[in-house]
Amino acid sequence: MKQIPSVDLRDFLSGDPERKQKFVNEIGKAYEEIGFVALKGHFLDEKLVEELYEEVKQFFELPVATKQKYEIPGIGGQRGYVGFGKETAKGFKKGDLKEFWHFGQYLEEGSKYSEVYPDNVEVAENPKFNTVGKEAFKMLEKTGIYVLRALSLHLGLDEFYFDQFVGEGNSILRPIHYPPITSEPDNAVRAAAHGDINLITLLMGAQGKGLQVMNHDGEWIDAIAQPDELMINVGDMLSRLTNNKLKSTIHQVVNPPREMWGTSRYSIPFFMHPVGEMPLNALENCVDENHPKLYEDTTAGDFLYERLVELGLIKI
Ligand SMILES: O=C(O)CCC(=O)C(=O)O
Ligand SMILES: [Fe+2]
Repeated sequence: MKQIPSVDLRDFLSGDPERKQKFVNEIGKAYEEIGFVALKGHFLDEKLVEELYEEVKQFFELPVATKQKYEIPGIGGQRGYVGFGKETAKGFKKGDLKEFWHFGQYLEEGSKYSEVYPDNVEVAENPKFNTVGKEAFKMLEKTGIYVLRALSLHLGLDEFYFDQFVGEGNSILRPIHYPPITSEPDNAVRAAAHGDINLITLLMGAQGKGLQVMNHDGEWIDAIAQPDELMINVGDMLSRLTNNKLKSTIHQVVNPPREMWGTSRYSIPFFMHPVGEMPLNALENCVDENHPKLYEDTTAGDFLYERLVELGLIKI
């Protein structure tokens, strides 16, 4: 496969059983083969995306000292600001050439997870950043819930299987800034090759070139979504749950050619996580003689902790 398949969520939502099944088949096939799709017809409208990019740019243009006020110790970078070079992809020594922000789950009052998740951090200098971030979080989460419903059907589960785990899930929206490159990067890249930790990742289009996905033949292919599309990929949690039936595909963000070093890159992935108690034990119908169990049983919470240590975001 040399290209990422494109699917349309409106097929799933159409109320027409044939169109719905077509969507389930298309996304199921894409996730068994390459682990990525470009999705149209989602809930994030163009104006909101534009506003979010604008706010995100303004935030990263704030003085470093201001941004550092929002770097919260002791929470593994799960909310607020994480400074340049602090995250290192699993298995790499050099930190990625990026800084980022995390918006986390918006809980209803009285939710038991308010004791568990760190509070969201508000940027005082830029109130609209907070509200637009929240709105985008909600729309991406809504889109992700439908994608997971389609995957449930593909996996032979109840359509609403994932709803119980993701409704108050530990999801994060991560605006990333890759600053201009000022000197020879010395082996470091904007984002070194990695699989995402979570269930699925929804990545806004319009981020330009740079993202590459490894196909079955070990070739890097460019992943470019149209402005109205979201790139949605399988993360390691979903791959574990399905005993690698659905593929969490390795991807990276390469440095631009030298003549483009002077430009920043921005991108805004939404990492959809379940609640920490969700078991990631392989589903029964994904294990048989020809597909022996590949991973140890674990929970989403334990798996996340392990990975945040590997990324250097939790120091032990
Ligand atoms: O910047 C991008 O396009 C993708 C970033 C990414 O893969 C990640 O943050 O996990
Ligand atoms: Fe990623």
